[in-house]
Amino acid sequence: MKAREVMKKNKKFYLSIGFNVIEGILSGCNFMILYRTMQALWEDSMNVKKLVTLTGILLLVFLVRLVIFTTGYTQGQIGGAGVSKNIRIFLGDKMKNISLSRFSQSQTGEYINVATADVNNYETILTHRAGDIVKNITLVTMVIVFISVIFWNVGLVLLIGSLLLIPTLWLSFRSVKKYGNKKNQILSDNVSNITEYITGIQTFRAYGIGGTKNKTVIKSMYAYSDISYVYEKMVIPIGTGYSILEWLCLPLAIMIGGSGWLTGNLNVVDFLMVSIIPVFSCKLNSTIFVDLTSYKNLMISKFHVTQVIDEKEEEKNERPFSPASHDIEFDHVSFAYQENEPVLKEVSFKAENQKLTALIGDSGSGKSTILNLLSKYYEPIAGDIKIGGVSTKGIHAEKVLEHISMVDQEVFLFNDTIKNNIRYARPSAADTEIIEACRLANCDGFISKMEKGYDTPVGENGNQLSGGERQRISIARAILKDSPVLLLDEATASLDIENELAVKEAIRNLLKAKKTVIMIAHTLSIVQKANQILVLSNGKIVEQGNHEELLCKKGKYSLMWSAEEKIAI
Ligand SMILES: Nc1ncnc2c1ncn2[C@@H]1O[C@H](COP(=O)(O)OP(=O)(O)OP(=O)(O)O)[C@@H](O)[C@H]1O
Repeated sequence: MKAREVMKKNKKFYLSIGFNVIEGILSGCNFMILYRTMQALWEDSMNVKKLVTLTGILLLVFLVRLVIFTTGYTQGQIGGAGVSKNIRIFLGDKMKNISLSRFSQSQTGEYINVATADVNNYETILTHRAGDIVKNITLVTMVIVFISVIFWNVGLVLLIGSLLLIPTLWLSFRSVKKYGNKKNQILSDNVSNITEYITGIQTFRAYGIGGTKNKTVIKSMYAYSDISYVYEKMVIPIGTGYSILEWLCLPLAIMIGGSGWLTGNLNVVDFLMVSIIPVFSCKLNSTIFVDLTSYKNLMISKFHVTQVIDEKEEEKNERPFSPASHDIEFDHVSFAYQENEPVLKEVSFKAENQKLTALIGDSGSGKSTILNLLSKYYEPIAGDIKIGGVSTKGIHAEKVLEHISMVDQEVFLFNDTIKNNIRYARPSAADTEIIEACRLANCDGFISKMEKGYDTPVGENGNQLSGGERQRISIARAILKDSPVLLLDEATASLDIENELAVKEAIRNLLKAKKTVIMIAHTLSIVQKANQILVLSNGKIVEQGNHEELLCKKGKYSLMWSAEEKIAI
C-alpha cells in the first residue's frame, strides 16, 4: 500500500474543514451586525424593534456558531484520530516487513520517533492546524471584502498587507525546511540515546560509566535545545519583519479613511469601521503566519511517516517454504555490514540434517554473522544459503524462522509473566507443555520457588531474573518451539558456576532431540562430541572436521584445544 492511501484523509476531516469555513463566515457576520448597530445609532434610528432584531441576529449567529464549532471540532478530532489510528496500525504491520537489519541502535530512535511524535504531529495537522488556518483565512477574506465594500482604498491596503504573507511564508518555509529537518534528526538521535541509556542503565552503572553515558544523553539534549534555538532565531525575525509591515497598515488605513471622511466620502461610522476593523485582519494575518509556519514544520513529520510507509520491504514472495529435510548449506556466501569491510568471504560448508555442527574461532571471526544470515536478519551480498536443498533467497524471513529456534547470548524477555514469555514460542502450548519444557531447560526449580511461580512477572526485559535464569528461559522457549533447526550461541563463560552447570545441563537436554544444530562454542570442551567443527578465522573457514580429525591436523584447533580445560558436556 502506498503512503497516499494510508494517510488518506477521511470524510470527517473534510466535514470539519467545511464547518471551519462556515464558522469563519459567521464570525465575519459579527462585524456586519456591529456595523448595522453603529449606523442605526449614528442615524438616530435605533428603536426597541431594531435593537431586538439586531441582538436576536447576534444571538442566532452565536448559537449557530456554537453548534458549528462543536460539531466541526468533534468531527475533526474523530477524523484526525481515525487517520492516525490507520497509520499506526499500518506502521505496526510495516515494521514486520522491514528488513531486520534496519533495526540497529541508530535507526531505532528514528522508528520510535516516527511511530510516536511524527504520527502525533500529523494528527495535530488534521485535528487542529488545518482547521484553524482555513477558518482564519476565511475570516480575513470576509474582513477585506467587508472593508472594501465600505471604502475600497482601505480594502486594497488590507489586501496588500495580507498578500505580503506570500513572500514572508516563502522565506519562513525555507528556514523551516533547513532547520526543521535538522531539528528532527537531532530529536531522533536524542530518542536513540535516551533509549540506549535507559535500557543499558544497569550495565552502565555496573561499569561505572553511568555518568559518562548520562553526559552523552545530556549532550544530545543540549544539541536539541541548541537547534531549537537556532530554528526560532531564524524564523522569528521573518515573522517580526512581517508583523511590522503588516501593522503599518493600521496608521495607513486611518490616514486613508480620515482623508475620505475629510473629503465627505465617508461618514463617521464608515470611518470608524475602516479604522478599527483592520486591527482584526492584522491580528489574524499574524496568527495565519504562525499557524502556517507551524504547519510546514509539522509537515516534516508527515514526510518522515511517508518515508517509513514507503520504505522498501523485505524481498518476499508467498512461495511456501517447506523443505523435506533440514540440512544447511552455505554456498560461497560473502557478507559485509559496511561497504568494503567484508566479514564473511566466500564461506562454504554443509551442516548435516539432525547433526551437531559447532562454530569456533577468534572473536570477530564471523561466527554470529553466520547465524544472523541463516536467520535472515541480513541478506548475503553473494552466494546462497539453502535449508534442505531449498534456497532461502527471496523467502520471507518469518517463513524461514518458522523452522528455526534461536538461543542467543542476548535473551529478550517481554514485560509479562514467565509463563507468557515462554508461551510466545508456541502460543497454542498447554500449561503442562510449558512446565515440561521448563523442567528440561532446568528452570522449573527456580520458577517453583517464586511466590507466584509461573505467573511471576519478569519485569522490563526480564530485569528481575539473573543472566543464567534468562538463558534457561530462552532454552525452554526453544524446547517448546521444537523446530527442526536450532541455532545456539553457547555463552556460559560469563555465568557463575551454579548457573553455568544449570545452563549446560539445559543445553544437553536441548541437544537430545533430533535437530540440525549449529552451535557457536566459546569453550572447546563443549564441542568435543560435535559431528562437525568449523574453525573460523578472519571471515573464512580455515579448518573443518570432527574433534579427533582436527587434533590430528595439529593446526589452529589443536593449538586452541591444548590451551583449554577439557570439560566435555
Ligand atoms: N551490526 C554490525 N554492524 C557492523 N559490524 C558488525 C556488526 N555486527 C558485527 N560486526 C562486525 O563483524 C565482524 C564479525 O562479527 P561477529 O559477531 O560475527 O563475530 P563473532 O565471531 O561472532 O565474534 P564473538 O565471538 O566475539 O561473538 C566483527 O568485526 C564485528 O565487529
